[in-house]
Amino acid sequence: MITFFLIGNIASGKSTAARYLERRGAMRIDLDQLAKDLYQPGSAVVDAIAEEFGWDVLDAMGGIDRAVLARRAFDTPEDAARLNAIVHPILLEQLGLRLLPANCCSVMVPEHQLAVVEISAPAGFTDAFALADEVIAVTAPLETRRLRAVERGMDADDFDRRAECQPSEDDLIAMATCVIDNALADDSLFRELDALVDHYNLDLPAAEESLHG
Ligand SMILES: CC(C)(COP(=O)(O)OP(=O)(O)OC[C@H]1O[C@@H](n2cnc3c(N)ncnc32)[C@H](O)[C@@H]1O)[C@@H](O)C(=O)NCCC(=O)NCCS
Ligand SMILES: Nc1ncnc2c1ncn2[C@@H]1O[C@H](COP(=O)(O)OP(=O)(O)OP(=O)(O)O)[C@@H](O)[C@H]1O
Repeated sequence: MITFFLIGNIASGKSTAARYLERRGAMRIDLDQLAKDLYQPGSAVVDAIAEEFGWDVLDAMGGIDRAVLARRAFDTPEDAARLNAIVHPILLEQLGLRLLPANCCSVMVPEHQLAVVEISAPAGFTDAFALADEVIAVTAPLETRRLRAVERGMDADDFDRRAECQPSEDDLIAMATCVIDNALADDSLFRELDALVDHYNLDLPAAEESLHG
């Protein structure tokens, strides 16, 4: 199985890229989603977050109120680092648990030829980069990303706070083995992904229509 990690700052197009490869048959892992799945009421991680950020980050059911936590955790990069220190070690372990069996146990008849992992806060996951055949940075200018985020309903201030907690585009590119420029509103993102699939001689079906949805 070939593994692509997709890294990129907020609204760069990671999910669009991952969904496209999923439509071509890839196994998709989204660390944003894995984090949400961790936030079960009464779990140790929820308790640790509440201890760190205040018990009012919990909702009525005892789970995480994501909007409240987002305001606290993306207030400054230092606050984001406090959340990352709690959540990232667990996510790193979960990522290994998902990727290693998929690699080791399906050598004879691989269920998936390709795995794609979306990583929106990559600095905490460099230890796992050895599991990837390619670390692909998806990039677009900050203004383009802000417009796209606002268009899909995100508050511009929320966007700016999160962007402040993320690496510079140069630092992101330095972590990657290849870069896809997703500035243009055309099909170039998908064509570059197709080229990578071809480079690894993966025999995947074509995707249905490639829409940025
Ligand atoms: C604070 C939380 C609850 C807010 O939830 P919300 O539904 O509003 O956002 P969601 O998780 O869907 O993330 C949306 C985007 O915010 C940005 N973002 C999320 N976490 C982080 C982070 N730790 N550092 C910087 N940016 C982040 C990313 O661009 C991400 O794609 C949530 O983001 C969270 O738990 N973050 C910590 C877990 C984490 O680091 N996830 C990313 C793993 S790579
Ligand atoms: N090339 C493109 N042209 C126009 N719109 C695009 C393009 N690529 C992505 N988008 C749109 O931009 C928005 C952000 O894209 P996407 O959700 O894929 O980014 P992301 O990196 O996964 O974001 P996040 O960091 O929030 O997880 C989406 O609404 C998506 O449809």
